[in-house]
Amino acid sequence: MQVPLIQLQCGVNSYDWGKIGKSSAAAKFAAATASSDFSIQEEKPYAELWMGTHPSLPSKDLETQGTLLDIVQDNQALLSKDIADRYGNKLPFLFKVLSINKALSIQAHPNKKLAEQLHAKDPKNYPDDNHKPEMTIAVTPFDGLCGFRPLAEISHFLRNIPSLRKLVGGEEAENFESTVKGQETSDKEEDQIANKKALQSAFTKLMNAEKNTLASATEELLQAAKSEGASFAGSGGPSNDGQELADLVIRLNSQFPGDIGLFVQFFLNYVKLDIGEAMFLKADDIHAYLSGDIIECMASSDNVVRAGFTPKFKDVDTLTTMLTYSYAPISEQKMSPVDYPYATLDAKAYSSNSSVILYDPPIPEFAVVRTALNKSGAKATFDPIQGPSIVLCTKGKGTISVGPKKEMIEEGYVFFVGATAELVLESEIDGDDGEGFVTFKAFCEL
Ligand SMILES: NNC(=O)[C@@H](O)[C@H](O)[C@H](O)COP(=O)(O)O
Ligand SMILES: [Zn+2]
Repeated sequence: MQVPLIQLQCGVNSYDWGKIGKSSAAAKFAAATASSDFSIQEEKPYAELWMGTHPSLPSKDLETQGTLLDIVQDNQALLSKDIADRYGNKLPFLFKVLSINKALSIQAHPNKKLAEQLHAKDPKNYPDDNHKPEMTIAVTPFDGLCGFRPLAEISHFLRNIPSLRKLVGGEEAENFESTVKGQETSDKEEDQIANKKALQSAFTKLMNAEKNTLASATEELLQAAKSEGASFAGSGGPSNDGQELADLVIRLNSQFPGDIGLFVQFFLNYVKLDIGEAMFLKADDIHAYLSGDIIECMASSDNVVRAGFTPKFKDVDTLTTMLTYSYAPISEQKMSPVDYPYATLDAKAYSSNSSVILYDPPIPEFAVVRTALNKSGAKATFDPIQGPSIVLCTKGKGTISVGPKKEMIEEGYVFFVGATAELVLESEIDGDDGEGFVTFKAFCEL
């Protein structure tokens, strides 16, 4: 049987929001093993490197040019029987690198039930019948809008940003404020139901703002952002950094002039992730990523319901009705990675402060391990798992071995590792600025 270690050639797409030319990590990684007819065009945006079996951009065996999908369908043992039985003969996850130059759409991904309905009704815009919970790990500093803010923050902005209040409507804003007042953080079910109903009503009103009203409200908002600086949006407010919010309004307006998204940010948490920090988004959680290079892993689906910050198909009614309207502080969006207990570091790895970190979201389809080996010869040996993995190198170089097969791996290289393989990663370089040879491994095991 073939040694379950296959080097992949992965495709990159060019959504508008991608970083341009060689500044895109997704483009650079794709170019590392692309065929000769691919070259990075200086003026072109490159958004997402896809690694996996999803048919919209299938990864290939670099050597044979066969698709990974065909390979695992012909050899179920590479997935493990349990996983093939549960998810069909394909990878349960889709692994990506995103290089974000400007805002992604204001979006949410439908849960399984809604995904099946949308796919049946409109397969062109909803290509999958699967949910798409996703996790994001920052490779460079990242910022984004994720999940509804704590309700007191939304009330604060409705009181202190006249243009926002105008779009939501005085009566609607009144209803929201009076409903949530005093029970913003109540854990009583009836309070939370009332809060979510009021939030959905106010947010839906905002998302359906009339065109002319939006145009004049945008003028007023920009005026305030430019003139009020640090006291913008009501000083002493939740973000207590009016200047940061004002800058964000100006930045987003330069990308999507007059877009409703400019006002959505006062309903959503503004999240910043440092390198190595991560967050998890359940199905139906609203978000809009704004900038940075990230590793993204998700259940295998390409279903996106969009409502702003995009030239693509928007489906506002579906978005405003599908959301969970759960609200929480940013801290609850972030994940707390832990040391991965099923890998052994050798002495060189230990002495060079190497690490193997696990990002494990509360869903069965995937988890991701980040390995940093910071000295030449440092080694990490992974216990065999009953499931498939995809390994990407984002920095430096080393070797990747499964049993007798040993391959070179360097920045941009991607490998598929089959079930039950004993994987060994070894660095070929010292870590100059702290980290030497960095890889991310997405995997699924039941
Ligand atoms: N949050 N990130 C994602 O869901 C990515 O995996 C999606 O592929 C992008 O959101 C798609 O972006 P567009 O809305 O199509 O411009
Ligand atoms: Zn998303």
